[in-house]
Amino acid sequence: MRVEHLTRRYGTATVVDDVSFAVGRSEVLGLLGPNGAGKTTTIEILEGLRVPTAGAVRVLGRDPRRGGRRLRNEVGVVTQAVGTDATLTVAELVRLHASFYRPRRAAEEVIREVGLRDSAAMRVGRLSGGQRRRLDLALALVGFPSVLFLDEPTTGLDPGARRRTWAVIERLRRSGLAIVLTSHYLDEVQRLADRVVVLSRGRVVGEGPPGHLSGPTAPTATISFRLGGPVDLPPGPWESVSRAGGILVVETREPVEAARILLAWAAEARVDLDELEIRQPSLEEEYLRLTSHPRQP
Ligand SMILES: Nc1ncnc2c1ncn2[C@@H]1O[C@H](COP(=O)(O)OP(=O)(O)OP(=O)(O)O)[C@@H](O)[C@H]1O
Repeated sequence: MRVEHLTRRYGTATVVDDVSFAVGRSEVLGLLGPNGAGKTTTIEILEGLRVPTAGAVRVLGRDPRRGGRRLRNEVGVVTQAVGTDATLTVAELVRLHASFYRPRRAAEEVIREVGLRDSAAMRVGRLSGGQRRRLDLALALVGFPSVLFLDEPTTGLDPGARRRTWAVIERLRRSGLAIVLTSHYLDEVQRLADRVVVLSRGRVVGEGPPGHLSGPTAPTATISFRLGGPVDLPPGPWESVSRAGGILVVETREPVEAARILLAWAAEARVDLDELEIRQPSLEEEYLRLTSHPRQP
């Protein structure tokens, strides 16, 4: 999938503004951003449901609006709250969807894959919210997709079911799918995504692997250790130095250099670095940093 200088305007509002990224085979791209950032618009353009104002998108080398039946067969979509006939059973609905595809996967195999085997005979209207999300995933998988769009795939799932869905997504990635994942659960994105694109007000404000997102300001790592008594730190690339209880907390944008200086200083000054911890920012911290300082248009 390729998105090049994509722009979408509604009247005078630019809701997607010069966005570019690519997603390859066996790759999960996390598309993040606050409400209204332009994620759904971008994805719906990739799905061929909306038209770009400027720029271009390609899915499996084709324009999604002109790819026709062949392209639709290769694209799986898990959106929120798809309306269906609630009186059908899980197995009937998956078989019905499978009938639209050629080649297609066996309904039973897909139902097993998403962990719904015990509910195959249950009517769709009686499923719990979490079972419904897993059914949505099954419906996206019946047609052997090469590309998969996952919009909030684990909303409403209990922790065990979330992990089972993560395992399914990891298997799909290993089998060669290109996957775009949107989720407000940043632990999920940190766990699953190879790369992340953060949108804010329609623009890309950060991108890269989770833990190493580029952006207008470099991420801040934290080094902390327990203090025996008062200390004088040597000069170093510290952004800030603070105390919380008996713990000294140093923030730095150069964790390797900072750690080297601290260790040399501690050895010379005979300071025990008890409970020493060096922590890279979590995806959540990176996300908040990037989206609370959006680049002005
Ligand atoms: N058909 C439309 N006409 C006018 N404005 C629209 C239309 N569709 C979307 N927008 C606006 O475009 C902006 C981006 O919306 P979009 O749904 O892409 O955001 P999002 O990142 O998916 O948000 P969320 O996390 O809430 O789903 C919003 O301000 C929205 O109001």
